[in-house]
Amino acid sequence: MTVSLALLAMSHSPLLEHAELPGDVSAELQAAFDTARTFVHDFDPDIIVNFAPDHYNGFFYTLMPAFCIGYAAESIGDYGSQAGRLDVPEDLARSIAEHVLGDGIDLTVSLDMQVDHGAVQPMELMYSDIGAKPVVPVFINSVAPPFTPVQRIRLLGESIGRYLSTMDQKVLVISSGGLSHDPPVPRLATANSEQRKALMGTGGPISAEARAARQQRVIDAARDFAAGTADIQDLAPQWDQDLMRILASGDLTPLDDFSPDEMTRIAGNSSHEVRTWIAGYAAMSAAGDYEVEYSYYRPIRELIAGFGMTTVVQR
Ligand SMILES: O=C(O)CCC(=O)/C=C/C=C(\O)C(=O)O
Ligand SMILES: [Fe+2]
Repeated sequence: MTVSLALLAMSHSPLLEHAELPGDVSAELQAAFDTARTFVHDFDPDIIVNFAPDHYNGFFYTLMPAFCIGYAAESIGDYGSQAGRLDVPEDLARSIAEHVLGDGIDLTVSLDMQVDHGAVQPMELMYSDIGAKPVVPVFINSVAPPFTPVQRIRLLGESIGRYLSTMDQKVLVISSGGLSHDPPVPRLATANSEQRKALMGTGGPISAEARAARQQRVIDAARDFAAGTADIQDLAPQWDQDLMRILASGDLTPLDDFSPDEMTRIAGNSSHEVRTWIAGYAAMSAAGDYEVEYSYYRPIRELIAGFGMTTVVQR
């Protein structure tokens, strides 16, 4: 059987539609999106497997799994992202879950996963519609410590990749997140009592006003970060590019030594979103040799992001 797997790994940013980028940077970024779009449409997948984090919109500290597969999912529509149900093939999601658990990886499942911009932004950029293709959503905790060791993410990705290799369909893996960045997402370690409730998901449904205020805080932080006055951690372009080199090398085992504390220290509290890239590349590695066909990187302060994008094919 011919394995037909491809990967699009890309940063996301809630600020894409809310920040003004210098003209040349904006043009370069749009060209990168165009390249990715051409790649995705030329590949024309039957199914998408989407590795993504969540930003306390679907997963909370009442019960925070390291990773979770959705048998059904709904986008909540934050930051102007498209709201609504994803077209999740339940039988396939269940079958992947059973395979991964059989491999000894303690994947959790959700029969009604709530996802945010972090999950749907690549789909929207590629297809202008989150329902355009059947998608199996895989949440990877990337903002809520404590984090499972990076090695577990590699093993999760490899297990899913082994399953996908047995399918007689074209599968596009999407990894959404990263790279170095430290946007103002509330943290348990520094939360006041109200924020603590929000992180636990016990504060009741969030009002439109509270949602707008929460988003405005991030938009203001990005403006200040670009102006050099924000009190958030700087981007780490060297770390980002070293990571992208390891991912492209085909040998992901050096990543097993990455410690979450070191990642936070060097690359910021949201740098753990690179777990989605690690899972995606690991899935590719399980299906055989791969090569990075296209690679883009630029630290973009207006987006509070070491912004990266790669397209990856089987060799
Ligand atoms: O204010 C909150 O609770 C959430 C803030 C938020 O959603 C920030 C998201 C940032 C990213 O997704 C990112 O830069 O990767
Ligand atoms: Fe994010």
